[in-house]
Amino acid sequence: MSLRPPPLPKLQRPDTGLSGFLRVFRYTPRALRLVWETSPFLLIALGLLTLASGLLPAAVAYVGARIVDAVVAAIAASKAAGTPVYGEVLRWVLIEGLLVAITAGVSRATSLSQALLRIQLGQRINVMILEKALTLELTHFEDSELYDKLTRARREASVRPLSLVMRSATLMQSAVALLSYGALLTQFSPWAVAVLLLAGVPAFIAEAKFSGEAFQLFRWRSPASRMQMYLETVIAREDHAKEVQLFGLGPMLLGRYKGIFDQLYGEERRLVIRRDGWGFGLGLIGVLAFYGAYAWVALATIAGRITLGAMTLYLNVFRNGQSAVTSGLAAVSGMYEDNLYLSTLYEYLETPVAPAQGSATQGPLPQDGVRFENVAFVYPGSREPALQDITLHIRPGQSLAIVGENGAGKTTLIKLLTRLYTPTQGRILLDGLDLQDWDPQALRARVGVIFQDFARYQLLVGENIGAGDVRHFNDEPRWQQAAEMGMASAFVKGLPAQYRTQLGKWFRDGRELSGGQWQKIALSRAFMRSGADILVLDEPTSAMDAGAEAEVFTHFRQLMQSRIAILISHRFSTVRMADQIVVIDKGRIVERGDHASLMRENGIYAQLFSLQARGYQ
Ligand SMILES: Nc1ncnc2c1ncn2[C@@H]1O[C@H](COP(=O)(O)OP(=O)(O)OP(=O)(O)O)[C@@H](O)[C@H]1O
Repeated sequence: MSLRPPPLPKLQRPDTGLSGFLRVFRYTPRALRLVWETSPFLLIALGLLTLASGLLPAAVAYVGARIVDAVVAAIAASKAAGTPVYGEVLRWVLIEGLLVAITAGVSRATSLSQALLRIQLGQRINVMILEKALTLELTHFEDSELYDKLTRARREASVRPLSLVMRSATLMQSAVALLSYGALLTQFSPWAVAVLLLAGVPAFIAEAKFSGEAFQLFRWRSPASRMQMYLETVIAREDHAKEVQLFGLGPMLLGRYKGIFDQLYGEERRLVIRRDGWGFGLGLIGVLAFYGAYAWVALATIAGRITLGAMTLYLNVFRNGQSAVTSGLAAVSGMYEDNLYLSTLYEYLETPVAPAQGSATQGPLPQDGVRFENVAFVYPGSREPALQDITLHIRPGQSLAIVGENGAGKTTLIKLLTRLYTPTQGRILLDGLDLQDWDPQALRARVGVIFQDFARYQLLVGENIGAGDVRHFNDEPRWQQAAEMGMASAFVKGLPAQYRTQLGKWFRDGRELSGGQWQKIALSRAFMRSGADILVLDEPTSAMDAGAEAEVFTHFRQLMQSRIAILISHRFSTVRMADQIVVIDKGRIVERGDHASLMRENGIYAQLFSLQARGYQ
């Protein structure tokens, strides 16, 4: 038994050139627009607060210097007067106290606005991601790359626009602070300003480089992380718990989960060590610059070029200026990182979807029914056709049964008829009009379908039935009618809250149904489409007992008088009732006719029928 997950592909190193670096910033305007559209008020408030928090520290430093100078002057004045003279000291202390209180208020207001914006923006981006998911086709959902994008976007990208705004704000704040510090420091020496700015650059370059690598790592590990998420689901969710326990799969699955971690950890560790190692080394340049400036300012004070107050001011300004440079440059490299992650969101949101579909709500030959003309279909990524040379005609009032081995192509045929996929060759017509030209809504209203892997929604019983026709999702009388036809009403009446009983175990008081009961719910769901004139049932009764099945088909036949009924079944007792039966083998129709003619033909159908009939004797 292998606990090791399959090996991962090699990690690609990112392109670290300047043009690559700058190109990454292309998402910034879009993200800022998104934030603006989410809440202009909060964004403006953040802008103003940022400006204020950029200016306040320099003001505090300036007032601090005035206090020192005022104290020195007051000491001299007191000595001369022989009595304490306080001069302007207390006034400056009061002003500094006020400024510090305002700084605290501004910082609170900033984090408050950020928190509110983060909540609103998170919701907005999640809705955008889900809205896009609603426009995707079935093929997209079967594409693992799309899943990767979707997972990455949901995991990371939803917090990035706000982070981008916050970092832009930090950048702005640092720039304003630097300007004000710079203005103060040039009075000492413009060279000091140059030292201040240059000392932060090496650390910045390293940080940007490592952000790129971290993103590449995130992308690279995303299929493996998705597998980990999947394993978490399998190990810790009720629908898998039964098999996981009985087959003793737990340790194997957990082993795999750990194995993936081991594979990922090596690369993560390498990056973190390099990132922090370089960060420390290059950070030392900043320390060196500060103490160089310290010595310089101290010597200038001793030489009497500047006052003691000015010395504290310049040292303060230099120290704060350094942290402004560091945080400004960190904001730029953070913005770079945010943009990288945003690329996953926009890549996902820009997934191309099929161009606008048809708009017809009626066909030219209303009594023509359904026609398949030379239809072939190959699943994306597959080489073998799942269906080929399919030619069929079903008129209103007729029933068609499709039989064939597992994997023969029966369900695929239904997926094409319901336009979940488009034929790779040939065409399908309804009322004489190609399905592609039909308005998707009008087409869906015409077809009621229930697949063998129907969804089991953890919603109310009635809603599970109502899902069959969203216009009547909450319509209890319609649920009841549909449940009568789908044979569900008898057992639903026995449930604690009848149609309002919660199904599934994820929610309070949720009830679980048996396989056959679920199938009755699904069947009722198909009967919700009372306006549909094509009803397709893909193995609808496989889990039902024989009595229920016979009754379902009596209902079905009564209902179908002038409609088209298409049925996939492995039970020949049901199949034999159909007007037309087609046998599909390896994607092709190999026999067709009614029960009697197919029996006379003595081919596959006759053999399978006799085999099953013998089983019942
Ligand atoms: N989404 C898919 N992507 C790729 N191949 C698929 C997909 N669904 C089905 N196939 C392949 O297409 C072929 C036909 O599958 P289909 O589901 O139509 O068979 P079926 O006749 O309905 O089988 P069963 O009786 O087991 O339900 C199979 O070989 C299957 O592996």
